Amino acid sequence: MPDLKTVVAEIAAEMKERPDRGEVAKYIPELARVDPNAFGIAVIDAEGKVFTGGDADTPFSIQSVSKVFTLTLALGKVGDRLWRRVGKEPSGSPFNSIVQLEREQGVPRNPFINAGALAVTDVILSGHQPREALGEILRFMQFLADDVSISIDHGIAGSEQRWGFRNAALANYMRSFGNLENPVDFTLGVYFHHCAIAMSCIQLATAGRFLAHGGRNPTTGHSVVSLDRARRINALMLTCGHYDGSGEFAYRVGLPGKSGVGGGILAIVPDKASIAVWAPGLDAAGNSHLGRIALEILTRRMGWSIFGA
Ligand SMILES: NC(=O)CC[C@H](N)C(=O)O
Repeated sequence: MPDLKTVVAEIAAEMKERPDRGEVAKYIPELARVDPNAFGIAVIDAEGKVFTGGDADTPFSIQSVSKVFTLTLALGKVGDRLWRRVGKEPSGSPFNSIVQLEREQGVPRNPFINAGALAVTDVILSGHQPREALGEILRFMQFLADDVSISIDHGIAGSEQRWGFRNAALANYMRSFGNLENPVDFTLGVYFHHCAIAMSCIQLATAGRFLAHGGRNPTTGHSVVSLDRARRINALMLTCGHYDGSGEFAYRVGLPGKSGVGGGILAIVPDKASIAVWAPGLDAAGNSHLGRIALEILTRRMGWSIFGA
């Protein structure tokens, strides 16, 4: 078995040097200012040992990676009733696409495309004030990462709020079908702010550990969800976590993973490890270009693909 510490260090060195860095997201002006040369990786094994490389300690905007955690919270609130509001199928469309919503009566294909995540956020909001719902999401992240210093980057949230015309269109369209229950501005506000949570690779990999270990953080002993639920969230990450790049990610990496336009990816190796990578440049589907390549190298060298070593 190759030495994980060496593999992680080699990947970080290799990724720092590569010229092909992808394109940083431009549609959120604040995100366009992030340095494309950044690269971070954190891997936490079953015993809780942390292996890091590059900028593993630098907070970045987790964006859509937050949707894994809002999904977890919403399932905790309403259980399987959530699936009346959102589907479980890959969309085959970009993350911010609107077309399927008309054909499918305002029910988004899955909880990870923007429309689906808006429905999930609306479930968490359920009649509360946006501030309370957001506080609940942030405290959940702090609890999972065991770090109360995690916060929201209000510059990014504000930038998205000012430029979030697509998301506003999606939310209003769903509201017209009755699949948003709260005032559209409330749901959008909470959504933009949870996407703007800033975390480092170390914090994100820590927060994901319950998904690698049957719903429970093996170090703290805290149970977050049941084994069944952890398995199902992983299944959704595998099939839908990279939008219309999900097939490619499964083909190349072979792990449940969730990407964000901030360049982060959370990937889960069942029973073995929780991994976070961060490289701000994106590919055409809006997923981290070097993040995916780093995970591909890591899983190949460690024999970690869920489809066989
Ligand atoms: N893919 C993403 O990370 C998208 C999240 C971003 N906040 C948006 O709504 O556009």
